[in-house]
Amino acid sequence: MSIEQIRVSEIFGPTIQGEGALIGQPTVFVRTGGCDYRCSWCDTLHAVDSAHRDEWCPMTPEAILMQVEILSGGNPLTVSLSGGNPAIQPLGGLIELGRKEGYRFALETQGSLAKDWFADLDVLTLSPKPPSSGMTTDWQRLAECVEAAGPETQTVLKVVVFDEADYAFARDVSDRYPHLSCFLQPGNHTPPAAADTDATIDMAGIMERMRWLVDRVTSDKWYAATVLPQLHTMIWGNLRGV
Ligand SMILES: C[S@@+](CC[C@H](N)C(=O)[O-])C[C@H]1O[C@@H](n2cnc3c(N)ncnc32)[C@H](O)[C@@H]1O
Ligand SMILES: Nc1nc2[nH]cc(C(=O)O)c2c(=O)[nH]1
Ligand code: SF4
Ligand SMILES: [Mg+2]
Repeated sequence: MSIEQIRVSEIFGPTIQGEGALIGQPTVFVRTGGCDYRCSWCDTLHAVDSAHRDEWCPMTPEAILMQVEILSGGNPLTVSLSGGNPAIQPLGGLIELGRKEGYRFALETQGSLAKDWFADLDVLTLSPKPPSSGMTTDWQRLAECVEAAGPETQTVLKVVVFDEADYAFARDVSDRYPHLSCFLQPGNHTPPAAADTDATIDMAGIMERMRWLVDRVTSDKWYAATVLPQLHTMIWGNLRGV
């Protein structure tokens, strides 16, 4: 694989961004393959589990942009870069190329790896992982991500919350970065297995967690927080590629 090739798990859309700062906005997803984390409840294992690496295609920025242009009918929109951890991939060239054509770029990462090209993004969503994930946040690395994005990129925090310990973690992250908007999303305790493209989801259970989370935030008077569901799961459940 040449240095400029990007490992792609899937490209799909247009759909709506289902999470966080751009919720509801039309977008095309470019999902890269490979992740340095193994969250216990990851909902995107087909882009994480190396058993699926044969399904990940090395693509040039030009080939990816061509696919995005076909899907969007040549009308520029926001491209959402996700994964896996997209920060592992050399995405700077794709962002530069796409921006010349009028596309905007948003990226979701856990904040374990900073890249210079974060400064060329329109939106950087940092989603450090709470205790329930089984992962440990390297605060220095997270700080490097915020630093790399700089003042031109809109950087936001998004924390998945399953329980009280996760909620305390979210408050800690937000306290460290009071100038960044903080989005809280209830965890999906029924994520699909890597090979499953449309697994059953316990939406009633997730909504119960969502009600608890709203209660938790309001009883704490944490009025700077924004609580949002994963909108795409409310519409399509665990269906892949939407
Ligand atoms: C699949 S990850 C990919 C990007 C990157 N690796 C990250 O974790 O930010 C995209 C978003 O989905 C969230 N997510 C993953 N599994 C989830 C689950 N079971 N319930 C709720 N959110 C989940 C992650 O926390 C992250 O905010
Ligand atoms: N519609 C939609 N919104 C999303 N927001 C974050 C997603 C992700 O898997 O990274 C995602 C996704 O897979 N689909
Ligand atoms: S960091 Fe993101 S993609 Fe990687 S395992 Fe965790 S939720 Fe999944
Ligand atoms: Mg997802």
